[in-house]
Amino acid sequence: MNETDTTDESVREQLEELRASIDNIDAAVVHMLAERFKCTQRVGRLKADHRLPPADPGREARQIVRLRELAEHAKLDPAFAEKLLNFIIAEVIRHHETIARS
Ligand SMILES: O=C(O)C(=O)C[C@]1(C(=O)O)C=C[C@@H](O)C=C1
Repeated sequence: MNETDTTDESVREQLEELRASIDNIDAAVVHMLAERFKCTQRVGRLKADHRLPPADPGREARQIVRLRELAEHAKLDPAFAEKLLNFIIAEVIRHHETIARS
């Protein structure tokens, strides 16, 4: 085995190890999102039952401020954190609207 093969093997091992961690993290993200959507489905039911609007822009503004701060401390791009939250909330509002129509 020459030096190139040894390096290739080491790189392959490191890549596999990192990918195993990425797979674990992705699984955690999916489980956490599933739990979040379980909560928001209940919020959607509550809002529909009490004729409350699906969206609450004031609450969203507070969440964005909080999440951007958390992201900064965690060395995650705050703009990315905000985009991700907005993406999730847009889906939640869509669910709320479906519940309200049902
Ligand atoms: O907290 C609420 O009122 C929700 O409906 C949940 C949620 C969210 O997903 O965090 C979604 C929509 C609202 O505009 C604000 C927040």
